Amino acid sequence: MNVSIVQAMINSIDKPAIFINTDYTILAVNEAYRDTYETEVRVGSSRCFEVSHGHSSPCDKHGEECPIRQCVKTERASSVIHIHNTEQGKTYCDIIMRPVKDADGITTGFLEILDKIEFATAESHANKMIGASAPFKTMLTKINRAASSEIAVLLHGETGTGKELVAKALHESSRRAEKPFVVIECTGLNENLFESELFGHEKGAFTGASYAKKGLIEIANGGTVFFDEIADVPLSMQVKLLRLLETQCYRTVGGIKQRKADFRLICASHKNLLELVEKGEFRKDLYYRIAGFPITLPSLYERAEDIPSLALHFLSHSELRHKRFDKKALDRLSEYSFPGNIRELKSIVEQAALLANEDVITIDDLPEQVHFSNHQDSHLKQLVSLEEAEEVYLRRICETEKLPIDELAACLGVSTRTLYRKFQKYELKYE
Ligand SMILES: Nc1ncnc2c1ncn2[C@@H]1O[C@H](COP(=O)(O)OP(=O)(O)OP(=O)(O)O)[C@@H](O)[C@H]1O
Repeated sequence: MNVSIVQAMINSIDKPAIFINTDYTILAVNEAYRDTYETEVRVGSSRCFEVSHGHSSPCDKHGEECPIRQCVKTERASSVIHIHNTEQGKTYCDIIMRPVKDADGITTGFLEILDKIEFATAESHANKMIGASAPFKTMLTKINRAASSEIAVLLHGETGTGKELVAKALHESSRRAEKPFVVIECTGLNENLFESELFGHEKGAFTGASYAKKGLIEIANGGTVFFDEIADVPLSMQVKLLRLLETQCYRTVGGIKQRKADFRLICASHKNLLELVEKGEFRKDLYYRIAGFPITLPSLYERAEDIPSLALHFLSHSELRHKRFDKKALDRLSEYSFPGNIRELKSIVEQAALLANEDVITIDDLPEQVHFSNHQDSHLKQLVSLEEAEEVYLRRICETEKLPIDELAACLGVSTRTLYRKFQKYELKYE
């Protein structure tokens, strides 16, 4: 193998890159790679895991997946998310590893290219996404790949899972980062308001339009538009939105001139849009236009392993950052199901820190819902009267459900009046 040609190839890659032989030894390295790590790279003797992790043996001996092993197994390129020791501390890296073969088809080495992920971290850091669990890493890979493209991204996840944070991360890692990031909250916008908010209006366009107003699409020019709760866009407006997305053109309310729109589209929904399409409540054509690259955000329950680090992160960024959790309190938090996801965890941490009389936050300082949830689960594991079970069930509904009361009553198979009576009986409040 001609090493100087390999080195020239590596130099031409604009991301950190190395060429390694089958024994993990680095045979060629570019400047971007050298600049990434504190550890000096000695061509011909440094091994990749020594530089990136400070390990003395391959990553799979330390509980991480080794992309080289995967390449050898499949004879194809592989990718993995690793945490590397870089100049900026522990940093997430999206690694692509490609086997390089000689004329006889024998693998002689591997090309490794990395992408540093600036918007996430496994350690506490303001304004970054925190996590280290497998579902979190899977989501990171998708966000990182989508960020470098112009594809329309659809974020799906329960309330409080971080959809807006992910949308911002996508924008800030894209080529549009220097331009505006505009959020359009679709819930509660009626048809007229939606159109004038989105497209702007001319002076005198309707009663009360005493001055011309720029629309959000114009304000976002060159940047990203984030449609939050896209499922709530009225059906009649969906067709106008589709036209805007297809033609990239629009008119202000009361205006005649066609205007050109230039924005990257990100949408989010906690509802399952495909189900709404089935029911005829969301246009199929609009769905396929906005769901170019769907990303599902895991609930906190699915990534319970991240609860302690998130709790410590929120505590260290709160007013009471000098306080600390005792182990039992952290364990109890990890057992709780968090229907409100990360937003609920943040609020629970802040409440517990305030409630703690001492500098150590104990189990007794955790708010009621955390105790109740555990008590409730153990309660239902024993034999209890149907009346008691009903009370426990209705209490949980009051904490987690958001359906209008008549829809809820229909789901439970009782009349709205009966449901009200039951809430009264158990002194429950449904809001
Ligand atoms: N991975 C994370 N690391 C740290 N903080 C996070 C993470 N994900 C979300 N948060 C925080 O959790 C809170 C809720 O996040 P966000 O508002 O983005 O959720 P959402 O899914 O958009 O909620 P909703 O559907 O109710 O609008 C915010 O304070 C956000 O900063």
